[in-house]
Amino acid sequence: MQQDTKQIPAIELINVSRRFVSPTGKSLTALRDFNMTVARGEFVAVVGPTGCGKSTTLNLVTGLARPSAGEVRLMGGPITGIDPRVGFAFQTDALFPWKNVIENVMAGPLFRGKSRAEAEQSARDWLARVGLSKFLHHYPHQLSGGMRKRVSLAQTFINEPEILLMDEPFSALDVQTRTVMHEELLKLWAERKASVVFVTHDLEEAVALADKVYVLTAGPATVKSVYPIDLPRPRVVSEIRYEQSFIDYCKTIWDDLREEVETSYRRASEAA
Ligand SMILES: Nc1ncnc2c1ncn2[C@@H]1O[C@H](COP(=O)(O)OP(=O)(O)OP(=O)(O)O)[C@@H](O)[C@H]1O
Repeated sequence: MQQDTKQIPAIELINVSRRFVSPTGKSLTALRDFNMTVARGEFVAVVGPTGCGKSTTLNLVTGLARPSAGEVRLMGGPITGIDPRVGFAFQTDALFPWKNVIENVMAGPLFRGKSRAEAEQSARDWLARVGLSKFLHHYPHQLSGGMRKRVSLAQTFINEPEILLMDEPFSALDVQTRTVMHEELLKLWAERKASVVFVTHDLEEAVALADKVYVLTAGPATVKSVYPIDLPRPRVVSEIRYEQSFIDYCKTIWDDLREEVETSYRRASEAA
């Protein structure tokens, strides 16, 4: 019997290990026996001590890196290279400094073969959704950090990714702007329902945004615990943090994460 395609997970990492060889020939295991399943439309956040292997996990899903052992599957199939169904958002945005806002957002659809008129219309729509209709002809250096992030989100979402990989996308922003961006992201995600993997150092950010929080061990990273976050949606990020259930989730997960953070610090100080 054929499986309903909606039941097939968007992302699966099955017993994945990833080893690196340093220039001196020393082997380093970044991920070990790593298992993660992200359902269609699910928002997963990944937290763990610094340097444990969070970005390495995302790199495996991008297809830029291959597992040393185990298997990574996208929509039920193997990864064969950069996949057009996958979108990215990283800490540093990828805006072209010589293009204005609308040209930056049009670049993706044009690259994918859309006509100029179609790309421009779609870019206008997406920039309206992120509140930048009045800034179409500004250049990146003329925008605030938050506005650049909004352009970045429009640039990512215009390609209608089915899978969205985000590596600390808002960590460089001030606290207020971050909260606004959290709201923007959840709004866009609710409309498109992409499957998201969101890597962050900020546990509160993880709990506020995600359906599930994965806690990783101090390197080599493996999954220590998975916490389903049963907070109702739509979530108002600026208010949710005052709710008792939110505080309880943060406290429980932090108790778990803290052990790994302490292990990581201890190892770093022993190595120093
Ligand atoms: N290309 C590479 N070659 C060698 N070692 C690497 C490479 N990429 C990552 N590593 C090592 O793998 C480990 C995990 O790195 P990774 O960047 O995935 O951690 P992270 O959890 O994302 O870190 P951070 O929290 O600081 O962002 C680190 O020890 C890092 O030095």
